[in-house]
Amino acid sequence: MFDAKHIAAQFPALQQQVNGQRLVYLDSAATTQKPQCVIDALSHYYQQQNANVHRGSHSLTAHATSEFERARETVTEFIGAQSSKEIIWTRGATEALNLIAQTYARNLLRPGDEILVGEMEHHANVVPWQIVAEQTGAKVVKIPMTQECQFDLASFNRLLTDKCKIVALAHITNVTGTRQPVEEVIASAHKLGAVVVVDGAQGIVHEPVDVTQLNADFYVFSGHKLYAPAGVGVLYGKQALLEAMPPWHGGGKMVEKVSFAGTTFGELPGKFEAGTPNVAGAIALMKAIQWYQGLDQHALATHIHQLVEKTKTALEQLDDVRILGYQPNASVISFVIDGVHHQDVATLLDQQGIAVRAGNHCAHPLMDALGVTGTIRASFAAYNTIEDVESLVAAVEKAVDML
Ligand SMILES: Cc1ncc(COP(=O)(O)O)c(CN[C@@H](CS)C(=O)O)c1O
Repeated sequence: MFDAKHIAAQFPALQQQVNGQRLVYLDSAATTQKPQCVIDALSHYYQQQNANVHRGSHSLTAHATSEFERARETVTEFIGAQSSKEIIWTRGATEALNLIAQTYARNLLRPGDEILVGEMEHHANVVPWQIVAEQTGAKVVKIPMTQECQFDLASFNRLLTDKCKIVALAHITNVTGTRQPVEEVIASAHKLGAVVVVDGAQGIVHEPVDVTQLNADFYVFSGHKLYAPAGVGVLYGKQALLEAMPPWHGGGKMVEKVSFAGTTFGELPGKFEAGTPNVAGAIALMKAIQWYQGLDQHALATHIHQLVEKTKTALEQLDDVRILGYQPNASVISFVIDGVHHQDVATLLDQQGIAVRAGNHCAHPLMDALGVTGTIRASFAAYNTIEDVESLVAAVEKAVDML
């Protein structure tokens, strides 16, 4: 039995009222709330440890640098990377995906090459590939989804030819929570010499990740979806790929020697970390990972899946409510109320203290495929309870009656 109420009590943001009602936070796929221990790690850093890292010659900077690199080691172990050199700090998944597109892909792609991208992808895993395709004369090819909002593996294998150099897909998608077949995609792509970029923004927080076992070439995620602050994220890349890539941004730390006659670049991971990094964010992400690893992962997953299942069963009883792309064992559920704009529903829910997301969820192609302009999405995390489900369903029922 997963004690979500005990978990929720660790989250200061969840103790507040919104519009005079208990906050029911069901938007964790957008960003999770933060446990007190993570908040404390941030404030402790700025109260006691703050210094720039890898620069300077005093005790504070030495300590801050060792904590910063300990955070990198923590991420290395958390995702099963072979070396901490394969862990690049970014602002988040979006920046990591753009970094890969503008270094690995831009350096590799030639006219006529193809980048295969899933139809359900978040814009962060579509637009960077469109930009680099425009820059290089390559082509982005859509991998269609099935009617059941699953990754269409048969179509993928048909589209996969030796023209394909890169495949980009989410581990878990953000609108329907579809767990995509990354293992099969990686095996097929590698047979043709293509690399696979896995967008782990949702996956990292809903199942154990072992990038070595997965054999992913790149895996990206954001700290803020993993109970850590916004502004810190991770790009994992196989060391051989990262070594061969040109740098992303120029500046301090990423160089070996700068002269106007020419500049040589630093080693991994610094080559991709120009400028002063988000030291506090990295240290807080370390704390978030340590906190998260303290949870019973099986019990947590079972708990979240039960909450989503109960939500589905209850919403299905309501007139005009249509659930879209439901996936067993997902952490999110998306639905519409026929004849009512999704934003109006979210506003009514908000007036009852219930925080969900409405709109296209940065997934226009998926909305087009579903034939809607947007959905209402409820997304669940470790702190959500059955009472949250009951509050959501009662509020949706009220919205159906009112609108
Ligand atoms: C699958 C997937 N891929 C990339 C991103 C971007 O993450 P950033 O931390 O913003 O860089 C997200 C973020 N999805 C949020 C905000 S749009 C959502 O409400 O669904 C995502 O879900």
